[in-house]
Amino acid sequence: MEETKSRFKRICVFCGSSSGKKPSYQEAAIQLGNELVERRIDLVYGGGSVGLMGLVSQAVHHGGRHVLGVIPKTLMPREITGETIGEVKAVADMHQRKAEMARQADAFIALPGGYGTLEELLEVITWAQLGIHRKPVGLLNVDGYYNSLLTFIDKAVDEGFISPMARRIIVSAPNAKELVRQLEEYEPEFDEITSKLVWDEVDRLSYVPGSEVATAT
Ligand SMILES: C/C(=C\CNc1ncnc2c1ncn2[C@@H]1O[C@H](COP(=O)(O)O)[C@@H](O)[C@H]1O)CO
Repeated sequence: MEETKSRFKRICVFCGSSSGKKPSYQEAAIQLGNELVERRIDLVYGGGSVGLMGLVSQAVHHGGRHVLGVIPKTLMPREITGETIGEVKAVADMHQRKAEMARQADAFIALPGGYGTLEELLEVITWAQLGIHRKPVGLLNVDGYYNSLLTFIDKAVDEGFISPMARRIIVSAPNAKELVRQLEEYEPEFDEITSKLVWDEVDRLSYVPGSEVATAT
């Protein structure tokens, strides 16, 4: 396999803990894993081997790249997550998992998934909007799976709830190659204010004006 250089060292992938009904979802997870390998990008994900999570992590691991699974202690029993490959980092809860995955990654990609995937995706989009990070966010719109979400978001723009600039945080493409190509070219429009607004280790949104630290709990 020919290797391509990337600006990203590690990408966080959000995806279904189920495999979905169409083979194209499973194929897309494997293709995304292979694309990361081709570009020498490591993976951080929610750990475990269930559903699309298992397929993408196995493709990256078998391709020789590093896989970091971040698992809340409560999900660690094998009957819940399956066997995790690569490095496993145990965290206290779901909130710490998202914060840790976000910290470890240079970009985010969502494959098809359910509530968990949507929640993770919308959170990193919101964090980008707030200027907590400037990392690209990609939506792998396999077989138009996310068309209705994108239509809804466009409606929210039309109705004045999402700004056109915030709409442009989301980069979407129908296949992994095209999506990663677009993410490589993405330039954030939002100012980085991470020095003032950070998602800290203890999972609280903290505002840091100057040397003073005020933490909202
Ligand atoms: C159904 C249950 C556990 C399934 N096992 C999971 N193991 C690890 N991570 C999980 C699991 N289920 C959800 N997640 C997280 O949410 C995302 C996928 O959720 P979706 O609803 O399937 O889209 C995934 O990225 C993980 O972070 C509990 O009985």
